[in-house]
Amino acid sequence: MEKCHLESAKRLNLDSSVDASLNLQSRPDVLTCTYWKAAIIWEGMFDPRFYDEMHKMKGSSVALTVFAVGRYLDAYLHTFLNSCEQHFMVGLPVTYYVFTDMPEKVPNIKLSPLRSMKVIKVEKNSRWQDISMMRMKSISDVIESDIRHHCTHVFCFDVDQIWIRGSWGFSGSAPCPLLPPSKAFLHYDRNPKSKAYMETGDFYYHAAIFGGSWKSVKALTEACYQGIMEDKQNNVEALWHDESHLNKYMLLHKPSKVLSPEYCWDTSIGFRSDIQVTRLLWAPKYYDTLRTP
Ligand SMILES: CC(=O)N[C@H]1[C@@H](OP(=O)(O)OP(=O)(O)OC[C@H]2O[C@@H](n3ccc(=O)[nH]c3=O)[C@H](O)[C@@H]2O)O[C@H](CO)[C@H](O)[C@@H]1O
Ligand SMILES: [Mn+2]
Repeated sequence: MEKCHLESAKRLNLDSSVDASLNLQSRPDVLTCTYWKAAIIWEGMFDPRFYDEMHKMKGSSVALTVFAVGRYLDAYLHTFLNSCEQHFMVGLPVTYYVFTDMPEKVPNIKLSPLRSMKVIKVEKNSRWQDISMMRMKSISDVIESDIRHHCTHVFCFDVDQIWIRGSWGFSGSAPCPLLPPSKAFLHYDRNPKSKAYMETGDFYYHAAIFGGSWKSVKALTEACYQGIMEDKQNNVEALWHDESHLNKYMLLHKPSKVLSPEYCWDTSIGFRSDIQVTRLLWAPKYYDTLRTP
């Protein structure tokens, strides 16, 4: 297995001084840094209290974006938001940006102090692929019009997920999707006509969770949206839609931190000895009933 060869976290490309407290040697069973010296975050490597303290001191505030369009609202939103209240950046200021075509149906959740919600109406595209892809445009727009004036960080989530265990004390400018099993390389877009085309990559990143400073997320979402629109003009669609474009972006702009599969796990995968805790789980998928217009 490939190993992190840095002797200490001080050798990482630090985007936040608190990352120097990461223990890269605490998990000899997994890869804890990338070749471009970004940390890969696993249970046992960090003390979340350091991160929370640092962010409180710096006055960090977080925007969380989630889309619940059409049948996804009833199926997932309530459970997702409740799990965020219990586990996501607890004790820090968080503003939920809920994008939906049915604002009146957004559940009334009792939020902890320092936390609030903004509901933003979006059109329901008829194809689920467009609902998923156009998130990039909506996120980029709301960062420009709102988030950048109020929040230091943005994290973007699929709604069909459930937080099980607390956050990682998020990091500075870290678009930080997921470190996947290596066979996921097979998912890269292989159509040379698509802007998302990739021959090879570092990891396969899931698009169900990514985030970082508002500037880094703005750059990412804008670039992905441009790629998606160019593809549309050329009558092509990337294999995994926005996720394929995100993977291309990450190949060209290396993230400063990568999350391990603890942050995007599906219990049906079964036991894996390197997954000591699961933090964010996939909710059951009901594609047949939920994606029909
Ligand atoms: C875990 C993971 O890697 N997720 C990615 C993956 O699949 P998924 O198969 O998990 O996609 P999905 O069905 O969850 O759709 C992505 C998200 O778009 C929203 N949505 C979608 C359809 C709809 O009718 N209403 C609605 O609100 C909702 O927030 C949903 O979670 O591939 C998608 C594109 O192919 C996206 O890149 C997802 O981020
Ligand atoms: Mn999903």
